Amino acid sequence: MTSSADEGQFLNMLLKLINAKNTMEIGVYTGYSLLATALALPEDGKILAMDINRDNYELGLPIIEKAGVAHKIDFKEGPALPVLDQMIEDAKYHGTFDFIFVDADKDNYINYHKRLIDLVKVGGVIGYDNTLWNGSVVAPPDAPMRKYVRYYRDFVLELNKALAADPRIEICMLPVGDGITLCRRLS
Ligand SMILES: C[S@@+](CC[C@H](N)C(=O)[O-])C[C@H]1O[C@@H](n2cnc3c(N)ncnc32)[C@H](O)[C@@H]1O
Repeated sequence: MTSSADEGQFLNMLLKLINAKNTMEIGVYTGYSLLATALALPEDGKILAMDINRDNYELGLPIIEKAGVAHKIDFKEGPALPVLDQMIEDAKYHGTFDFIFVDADKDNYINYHKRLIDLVKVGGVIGYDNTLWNGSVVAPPDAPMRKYVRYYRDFVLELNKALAADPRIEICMLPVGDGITLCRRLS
């Protein structure tokens, strides 16, 4: 479930290039992309990290601690959507995130986008992971696919179409890892 090494390296470089300081990650698992993010942020950088499973986060936590970057992480256990809903209700969070990485339940990406677009700052970036979804997004519908790939394929296709048509962002879809779509907020 972890992101690939090239994606970790890419995220790390991207965050440095955009001078990211205040970030969010939805979908932590054992913390590979979280570590890549934490290493890229300045000493006073912050990551709001959310996952429904704390055990997996704690499995990787000793490595994050060894790297000396655990103090940048605020981990919240539970589904991300209610947390986003709370933040949306409080204007102080609007337009405050430099970077948001989404790597969780694909069937909720559209719901995340509806909220994240207000939380990311103008000029900030949202990265949606797995937008190539094992290459299935360009495969004919009747091509053989694993069951879970077929199940989420329509959600990823719907997201890709919605992002391409969203006038509030400009996008760049990179074939890094399983595909990552970067969305830069325009207005
Ligand atoms: C692909 S893994 C994340 C991998 C991680 N970003 C990395 O690079 O190592 C997806 C994670 O999303 C989490 N997840 C699934 N549904 C979620 C939800 N509704 N809210 C928050 N996290 C969720 C899962 O528990 C799982 O750990």
